[in-house]
Amino acid sequence: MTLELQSLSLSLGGRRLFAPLSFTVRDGEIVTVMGASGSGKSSLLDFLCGMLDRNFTTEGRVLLDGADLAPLPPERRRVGILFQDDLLFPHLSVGENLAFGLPPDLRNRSARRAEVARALVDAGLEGFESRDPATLSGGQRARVALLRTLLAQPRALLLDEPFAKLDVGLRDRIRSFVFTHARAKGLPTLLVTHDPDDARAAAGPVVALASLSDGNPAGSGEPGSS
Ligand SMILES: Nc1ncnc2c1ncn2[C@@H]1O[C@H](COP(=O)(O)OP(=O)(O)OP(=O)(O)O)[C@@H](O)[C@H]1O
Repeated sequence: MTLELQSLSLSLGGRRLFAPLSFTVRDGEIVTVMGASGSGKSSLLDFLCGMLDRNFTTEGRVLLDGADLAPLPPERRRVGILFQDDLLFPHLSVGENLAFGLPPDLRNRSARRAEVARALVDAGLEGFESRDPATLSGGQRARVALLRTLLAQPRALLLDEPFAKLDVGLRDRIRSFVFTHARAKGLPTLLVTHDPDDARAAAGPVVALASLSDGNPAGSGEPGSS
């Protein structure tokens, strides 16, 4: 799977956020997107997964595995996203939260249970099915949130500062957990972060978004080296 941005620009309310972006994210590759606050990083990810809810227009194209993404409704894009405040449903158990991520075509109950159990073992959370999310640590919650995203079998992964609120020690562990899974599944991954350590760990190209609203039109839109 590859994610390809071709001269993509995004305007909100008629105002263009950043200079046109052209780059390709290959399977298992993590491209880091950095830029000033307000330069449009989150809006870019929201657009890619079909969740941008503001009045926007775009130019250029986004191809996922060679096919134009724009005409697809969010549920058919199969682009997974993970946020800084990834909330688990508080009224559901950990297992039910994870089952929520499973593709609807996996109807068989025991197959669903087995998938959830396998994912939990994989994350070092064996037997956590019936736990209340409120009883989990921040790191455990972060892992469950990633598992839920991955169980939906995304074709690409978008990470919107998912480590920003974690304590430093935990951040390294969760980051490596997320990156290892993204690479193992061969997902093209876009990481939005302000943290240079994240970019270093991603070990891929870095794209700098320059905010046009700051009167700085110099966004290269091309990946540089990390
Ligand atoms: N809810 C909103 N309604 C209208 N405009 C918004 C809204 N949220 C953001 N914007 C506008 O969209 C622009 C891009 O915001 P976005 O959140 O994508 O930037 P960002 O680069 O992710 O910023 P940050 O690093 O602070 O998270 C902002 O400059 C702001 O003007």
